[in-house]
Amino acid sequence: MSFETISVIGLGYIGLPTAAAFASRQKNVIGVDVNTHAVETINRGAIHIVEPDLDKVVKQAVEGGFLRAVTKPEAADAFLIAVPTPFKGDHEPDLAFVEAAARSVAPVLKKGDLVILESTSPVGATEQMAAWLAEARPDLTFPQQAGEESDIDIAYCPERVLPGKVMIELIQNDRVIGGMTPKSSARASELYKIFLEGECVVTNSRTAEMCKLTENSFRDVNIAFANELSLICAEQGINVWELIALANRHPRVNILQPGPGVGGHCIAVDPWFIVSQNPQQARLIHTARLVNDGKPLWVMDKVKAALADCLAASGKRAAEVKIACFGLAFKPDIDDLRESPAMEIAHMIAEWHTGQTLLVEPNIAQLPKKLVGHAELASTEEALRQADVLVMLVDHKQFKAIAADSVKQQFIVDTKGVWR
Ligand SMILES: NC(=O)c1ccc[n+]([C@@H]2O[C@H](COP(=O)([O-])OP(=O)(O)OC[C@H]3O[C@@H](n4cnc5c(N)ncnc54)[C@H](O)[C@@H]3O)[C@@H](O)[C@H]2O)c1
Ligand SMILES: CC(=O)N[C@@H]1[C@@H](OP(=O)(O)OP(=O)(O)OC[C@H]2O[C@@H](n3ccc(=O)[nH]c3=O)[C@H](O)[C@@H]2O)O[C@H](CO)[C@@H](O)[C@@H]1O
Repeated sequence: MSFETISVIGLGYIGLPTAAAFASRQKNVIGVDVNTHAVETINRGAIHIVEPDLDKVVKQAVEGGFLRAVTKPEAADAFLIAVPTPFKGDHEPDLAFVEAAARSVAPVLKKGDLVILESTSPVGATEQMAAWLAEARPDLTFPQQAGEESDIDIAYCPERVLPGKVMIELIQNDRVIGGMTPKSSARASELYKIFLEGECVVTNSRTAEMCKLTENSFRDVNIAFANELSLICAEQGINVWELIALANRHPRVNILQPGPGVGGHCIAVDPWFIVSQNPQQARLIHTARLVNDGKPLWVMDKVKAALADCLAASGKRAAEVKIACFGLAFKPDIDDLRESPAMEIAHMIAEWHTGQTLLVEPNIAQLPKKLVGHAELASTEEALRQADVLVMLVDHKQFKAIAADSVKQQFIVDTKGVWR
């Protein structure tokens, strides 16, 4: 059966680009989100999130009549669920949004529909989603009971786009297709081929779930290795940036870069899903999480030590000393401050320091609410002119372009090796 109408549930960083990609291929797309602000914004042809080039595609899709947003699911031939999957309690996966989305779709399902879970999920979540759907629709059959013959096909197809490059990677990346049955995989592949230039690689739903978690855990473990090296090098008086550049000259060594910690919405979250389900086995993955999550406090200790050195050398009181933080975003050259270790460190400094804290973030125009009253935004030039202690937190291109001779300060904590 072909896909005349496609519905995407959850119109955030993943769902909206996906909906827009189908609409750009002239498919009739119904986007569903419980957030009325998102729905109204999209229906005006605008976007409520920041992602390069997404605005143009959404505008064209809405103006062309191919994309409309609603707050409650309507009938469609395929449903893609891209709602949040945060953790709760002691880092356990929280499937409440997936359950709510599945239960909201259940009443409009009809024989022949395809349901795809895209949200990053623990192993078994797709089978759980099928069970919720089956419970809500006893009049239909689902893969778990009916296998290939089921009325509804179900697959897990994770998303692996890089924030900042979503509109390119969404189309070009290979896609893992984890059908609950071979027929589900075949239909999901047919659906993505509407816009996908990459390959559809077929497996089962549990392997596809684990594949997504594996990709982000691999990166987390590798960043933890670099962060651990930075701690060791600080003890040994070795420049970690030089060390990594030298070690990477080996043909089979490729160490990532240390930093202030790991941020964003995926790498600091997804490995916990593996740890939570396999606490006995996932020792390395667990330790990597702890190493990366511990980095902001380690940086804070370095800032305290730099301030102490500055006070000793200058004879000033702490209240007379200005500390400047360079960067707040969770990674370079973006404006996303959510789950950012740089924000966490800037906040700790601003709350603890009795003198002025200056924040330089070229990608934002307003001080984040959390920091109002504790710190102030400054330009790179102002910060370099006024501050006594410099803390480099994000290697934005503007900071990498600062001329070495314009940095006169002696007291520097450089978490990104910009001023190595
Ligand atoms: N952002 C990324 O870079 C990225 C990359 C790969 C995978 N993922 C995964 O994709 C999933 C979605 O992430 P995101 O970044 O798009 O999240 P997001 O918060 O940007 O968007 C999720 C949207 O879902 C909506 N929503 C919540 N419950 C709903 C419901 N019951 N019905 C309809 N809409 C509902 C929210 O209002 C929100 O607009 C997560 O599992 C995430 O881990 C994210
Ligand atoms: C496996 C992978 O690549 N997954 C990507 C990742 O996207 P992301 O934007 O979250 O990933 P990163 O760019 O790695 O940043 C994460 C944090 O790590 C810090 N970092 C990075 C490199 C380094 O050498 N040293 C560091 O310290 C950086 O500053 C930032 O805080 O997850 C998405 C959602 O699942 C995926 O879709 C997307 O493919």
